[in-house]
Amino acid sequence: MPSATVLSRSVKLAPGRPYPERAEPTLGWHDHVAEFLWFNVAKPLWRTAFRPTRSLGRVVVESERHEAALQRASDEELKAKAGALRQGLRRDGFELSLAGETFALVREAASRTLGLRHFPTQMMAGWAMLQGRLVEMETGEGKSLAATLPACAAALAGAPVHIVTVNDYLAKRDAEAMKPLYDFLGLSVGAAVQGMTRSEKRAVYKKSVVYCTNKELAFDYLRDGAARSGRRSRLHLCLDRLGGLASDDDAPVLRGLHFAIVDEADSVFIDEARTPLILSASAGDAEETETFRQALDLAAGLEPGSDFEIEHAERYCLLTEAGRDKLALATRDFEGIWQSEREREERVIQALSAICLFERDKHYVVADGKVQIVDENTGRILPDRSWERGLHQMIEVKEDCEPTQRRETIARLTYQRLFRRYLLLAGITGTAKEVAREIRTVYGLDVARIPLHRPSQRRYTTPRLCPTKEEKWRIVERVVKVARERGLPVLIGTRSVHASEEISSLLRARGVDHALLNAKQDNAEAEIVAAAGEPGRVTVATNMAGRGTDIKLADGVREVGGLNVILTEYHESQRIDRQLFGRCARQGDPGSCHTIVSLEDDFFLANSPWLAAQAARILKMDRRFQPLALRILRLHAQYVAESRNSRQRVASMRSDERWEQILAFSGRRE
Ligand SMILES: Nc1ncnc2c1ncn2[C@@H]1O[C@H](COP(=O)(O)OP(=O)(O)OP(=O)(O)O)[C@@H](O)[C@H]1O
Repeated sequence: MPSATVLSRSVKLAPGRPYPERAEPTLGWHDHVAEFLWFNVAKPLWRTAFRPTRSLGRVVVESERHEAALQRASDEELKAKAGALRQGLRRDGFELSLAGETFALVREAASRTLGLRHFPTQMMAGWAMLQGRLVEMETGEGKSLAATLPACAAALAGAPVHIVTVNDYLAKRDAEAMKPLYDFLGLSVGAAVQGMTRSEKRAVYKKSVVYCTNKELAFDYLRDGAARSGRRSRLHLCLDRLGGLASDDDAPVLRGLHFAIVDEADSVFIDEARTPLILSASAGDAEETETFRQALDLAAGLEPGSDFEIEHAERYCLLTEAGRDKLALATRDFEGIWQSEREREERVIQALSAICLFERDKHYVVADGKVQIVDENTGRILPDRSWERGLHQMIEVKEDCEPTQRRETIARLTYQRLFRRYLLLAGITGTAKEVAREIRTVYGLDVARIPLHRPSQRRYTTPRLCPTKEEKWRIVERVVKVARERGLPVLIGTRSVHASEEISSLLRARGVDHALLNAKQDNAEAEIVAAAGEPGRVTVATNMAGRGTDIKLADGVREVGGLNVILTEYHESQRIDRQLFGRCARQGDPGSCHTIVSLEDDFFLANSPWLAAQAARILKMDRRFQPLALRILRLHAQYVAESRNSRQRVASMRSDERWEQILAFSGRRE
């Protein structure tokens, strides 16, 4: 339980509650009016009058007052100081002078244990997070280290801290890397990752600071909710908390939702927010599997255009009148669901989607006889995730895999609703400006932009738009060749497993030695990333080498120009493109970014087919229009994709609310 004073500065605590979390805000029209006034009137005025960056700098001034004394102190004296600060923080909360002193202590401890001294910019970021804000800090400026400042301050104050990141690799990496610092300050740290049992998880969540992924955290919270619905009494929960029922598998694993620091916050708050998290139980049977097979056969007999239409961007298929008649005729002698018009059409539409909209090595991979979904934003496999309402089983049957049982929803939750329940919420990312407004509206977080620690030396070459994919890969090869001749490492970013394999086989055919990192081969991730900064090294990767990946430059590489990053296809949002470029030119190092895309890229074809066709005509006439055509095409396609994603987020949240009403009605909530 955190000290009430600490968190109550910004949030309402319900003292004595065994599983603290915030009641959900319900937004009314007056909130939207306030929102509008804040963004359009108050915030610009406030920015001009008070220069917020300067006010964040006050914590640096505060901490510098303690610097010299702390540097002279022995390790024992510093540990004793941590003990004294615990008392102060519990009593007075995160007050500027106390926070300054705590940050100075953490900085000194980090420099002794990790050999890293927090930069002033990292202190400013830490202070903003402690005030419950979303920090925008350029890629490579050291967000992992910056997050230790608010984490240590809150943990010293007695609040359990969750540092949330986007994948298990980052959670484990950061927990291990920062462990010496937390140990020094008398704080415990752990990583809650996939594959742990509930009792292992419970042991980890007892630590002062826990690194975890958003997905693990959300499912742990959902399971806690399902377990809590059976044991709602306060006495039960108090016993759980005291460890009385700790061996019971139903006892909650979390200690409540106190303070979360969400790393790569735009990815978690925005990109991941489209997909609700669903806790489910088996529901299908063998007979049902047979209907999937029949549906695929029936779908294969339908003609695109005349019998059905495909909407690639919105990802749905629609039967035409002719298609519906054809289907009714074909299933005349069938039994069971085939006699119901609604069920028959629903099943065949699903089969059409499985055939036409979901591609192997793009949307999913088949490994160990299983269909595994690939996250388009991170390039990683999403283990344990499945598509809803039998679509997953349909794809399994299409791929000749043993179909898993269809599952039925027991509880569901969106990230929007999970994170709004934290008593104190903060975030950090390199790319927030595009989504600042939505994050403010949904999560109530203001964005604080932190200046660069050192001036950037990132160089952008003129983007290239090629008429065909073939030409695109030819140019990519040429850029790789030139970079290798100069002894520069190259990172080639692709959007799908399939594309990464395409360029990899081309490079192999030309005898270019390279490493390949994608969802199919993620075992060697750490080694591939560790070697990616060596002279002349070529790494082909999906977005797995995007967010969070820290490529360290080998000796001598900095002097010749740093890492070269090649973007070979635009992503649905500019933020993800920026994240890829953020792998080079970190911490003031040099580095170059190349954009080489083609009019045949799936991204343009799905989101802006008409404009792509016009651009192709114009380029045939005059190649000088290339930069303008590319700019318009990119803006339009990303706008279309972002608008669609935004609609999906709203729909997901609405249906989450509807679900909660249904579950609440039947006595079950997450
Ligand atoms: N205060 C510091 N002094 C020296 N090196 C630092 C400091 N802070 C961070 N670094 C180094 O900077 C590099 C980048 O750090 P990190 O990966 O945390 O950046 P990031 O901002 O999270 O990047 P991304 O946005 O790509 O996730 C790491 O190699 C880290 O060790």
